[in-house]
Amino acid sequence: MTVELGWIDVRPAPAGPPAIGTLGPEGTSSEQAARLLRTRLPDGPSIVLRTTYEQAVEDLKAGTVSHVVVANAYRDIHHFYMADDIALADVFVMDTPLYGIARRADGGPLSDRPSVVTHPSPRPLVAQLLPAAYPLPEVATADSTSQAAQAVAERRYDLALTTEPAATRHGLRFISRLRPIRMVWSVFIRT
Ligand SMILES: O=C(O)C(=O)Cc1ccccc1
Repeated sequence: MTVELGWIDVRPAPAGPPAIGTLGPEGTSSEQAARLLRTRLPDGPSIVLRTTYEQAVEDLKAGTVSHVVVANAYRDIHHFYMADDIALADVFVMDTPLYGIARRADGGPLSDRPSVVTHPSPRPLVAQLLPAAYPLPEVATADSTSQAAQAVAERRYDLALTTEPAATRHGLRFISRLRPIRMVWSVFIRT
């Protein structure tokens, strides 16, 4: 369930048909944020899911999307705030889908020292959510929470920190408790 907690418009939407870019593939928190932004824009804009936020911002600069949604917990968001050819248009607060640590539903017994993969931003949740029975692992990184789920489905890692939609999509089962991340989301437009 998407929980929308507040919205600040700091710039009017640009003229022309809107399209929203963000981090994909399907199942990311960013996709849910883009879906929420879509409800605020006219004409039922399309959502373009890219491998990185940087690629989505390149699309914005090239004019193939009109808006890009970025999680404020993204470490490299400062580049987008500092760029002089794009600008902040809106800020909203939305809880992400539920996050947890998931394994392949059809896998055999889990190793005593399972490998874990995550997007870098929610990485602190690995130590918070990993059941105490497992030692703190070395953590590999993926381009998104959905990519992390896919990497586990493809047997490249044992466990993914991922969202409920991504786990469902990739046939994973949670072994931890689940929690949302209360997040500020930034919406950028071209200037
Ligand atoms: O949108 C996602 O699902 C991501 O992988 C990026 C992310 C996740 C959690 C916090 C910040 C960014």
